[in-house]
Parts: sequence; structure tokens; C-alpha cells
Amino acid sequence: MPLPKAELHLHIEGTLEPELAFALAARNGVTLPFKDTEELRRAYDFRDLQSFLDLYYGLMAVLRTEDDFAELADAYLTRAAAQGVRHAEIFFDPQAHTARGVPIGTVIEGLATALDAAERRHGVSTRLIMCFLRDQSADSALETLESAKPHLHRITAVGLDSAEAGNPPSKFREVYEAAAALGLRKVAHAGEEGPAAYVREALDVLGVERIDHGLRCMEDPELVERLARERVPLTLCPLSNLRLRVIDLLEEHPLARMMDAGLFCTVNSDDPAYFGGYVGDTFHAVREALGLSEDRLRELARNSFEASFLEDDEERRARLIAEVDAYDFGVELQE
Ligand SMILES: Nc1ncnc2[nH]cnc12
Ligand SMILES: [Zn+2]
Repeated sequence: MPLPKAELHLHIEGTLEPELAFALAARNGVTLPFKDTEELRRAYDFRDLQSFLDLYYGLMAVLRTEDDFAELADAYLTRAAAQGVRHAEIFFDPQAHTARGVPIGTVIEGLATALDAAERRHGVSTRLIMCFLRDQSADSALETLESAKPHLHRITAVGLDSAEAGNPPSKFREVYEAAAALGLRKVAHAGEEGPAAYVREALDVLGVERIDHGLRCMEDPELVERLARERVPLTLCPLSNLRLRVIDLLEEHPLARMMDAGLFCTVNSDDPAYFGGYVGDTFHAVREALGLSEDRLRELARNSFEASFLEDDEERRARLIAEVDAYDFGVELQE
């Protein structure tokens, strides 16, 4: 039995495996610029965040119907559950779909079908986080929030993703204020490729409760001290950092140093179909590369539930944390 954990940084569009992409392309009459799944996989050799995003947005052309989004989310939840995920807070990028003529309702209701079934099918609880694309305008983000209003009961929080450099959090102050007024929680990607100053802005200007990535806070000792003192959760994605060349080697990932500095770290997969592993694979990889102790792994799993938006189900959170505390690593090692 794998270590129980929550996944808090996962783009559902980033779980689109090549096989499903080709199946959906055939079903929807979409022609992909790749001969087969092997040729597509060979394209997963990224130089940086933008080179990944270009492929990621392009491949979304195959997602058209509610059923497509339901199938995508069900495939993720099945894989995640097998790797010990008991709770998942899932990002989606509505603007990447509405720009192609797919209504936001198709995206949300399709995902919701799979999420509603997840508890029964996989024993996984879920939340949805609607992300704004930071390389689009602030007005486009406001229009997206407006168009999501009929579906707000499905959405727990807003997030901010896509190309970070040159698109500071402050650009989205107004839409974050509007989202908070609607009762939505707030997170944002910051400090992935962008500077530590963007992490400060996300906290001070947008008022986010968690920072997605936040890796580059390590360049600012005062910020590290503040993040530790305020117990701001960081949703780190080590395999993503490796594949997008934020770091050169997994052995150089600052996760262990960040935990030593008292930061509230979690480990996540980001876009697992593209970055070579789901969250259980990521735990294994960092354990190997950084020599993390069982106590450290337990801390990461406990943190994932503590940092989650399970406030409306404290009983579940307490039960999951108790499972982490009682987890026997010997069982896993014998698998
Ligand atoms: N790692 C990442 N950073 C920013 N935006 C993203 N969208 C999907 N994955 C992302
Ligand atoms: Zn991300």
C-alpha cells in the first residue's frame, strides 16, 4: 500500500497521455501534427516552461466534449489513486478551451462528472481550482470569472498559471479581489521561473493562501524566513522543475534544504503525462535522489493534507493524517 497523500498541484490538462490524445483525436476528427504516440513522446524534450506550454496548449485541441473531459479526469484519478492519492485539488485552464470554442460549462460539467464519481470509484475526494492564464489580459481573466458564475458551486479556488516571466501577480489584483468576494479561495504559481519578488506579490497583492512552486524564494533569505514563520504552504513539483530545466539534476533540487529551513513543503506532479511521473513516482524519485528519510516523507504526506482545502471536512483530514502517522514504510519497500 502506497503512502497516503493529497495532490495539490496538478493541471488536469497535463494528465493527457499520448494514447488518450490520439484516441480523442480520432473520435473528434482532429489531426495531430505527430505520426503516432512515439513521435509525440519524442517531442517531450523541453528547453523551458514556454517550450512545454506550446505543446501543452496545442495538444488540448483533442478535448472537445463533456465526455472527453470526464474521461481525462477519470484516467488521472484512477492512476493517482493507485499511487496513494486520497485527495486531489485539480487545476484547469478554462481560457485554453474557450479560446477554441469549447464553452466553460462543457469543461466544468465534464470534469465534475468524473470528480463526483471519484469518491465511489477510487475513494478520492476532490476540489477544483480554476486558473487564469497570466499571459492573457486581466480583462480576459475577469470575463472568465464572470462566465464561471453559473458553476461556482463546483469551484473551490482560483489560481494563476502559464508563462510567468513578465506577467507579475499584481496584474491580476482585481480579479482576485472579485474571486474572494464570491467566496473562492486563492492560490497562484509564483517563483517557478519568475523571481522571488513574484512570491511576495502573490502574498501581499493577491492574498493567496498557498504558493504553487515558490522554488525561487530560496534566493531571498528574508522571504524564506517569512514563509516559514507564516507557514505558507508551497506546492513543489520536482520532476517538473527537472524537465523544464529549472534545475539541472534532481539531486540538486532544494526540497531537502527547504524543509531544513522550516518551509511548509508539499510534493506534487504538475503535468505528469509530460514530466515522467505521477505523484507517487515523484515521491520515489526525490526519496532516491535526495536521500529523504521516512520521517521527511511522512512530513511531506502530512503537510499535503494540512495544506489542503479540506476545512469543510475536518473529520476526513484528521483520519487521513492519522493514516499517514500510522503508515508502515516496511510494507511499501516489500512491494
Ligand atoms: N508548470 C507550469 N507552470 C505554469 N503554468 C503551467 N501550466 C501547466 N503547467 C504549468
Ligand atoms: Zn503548475
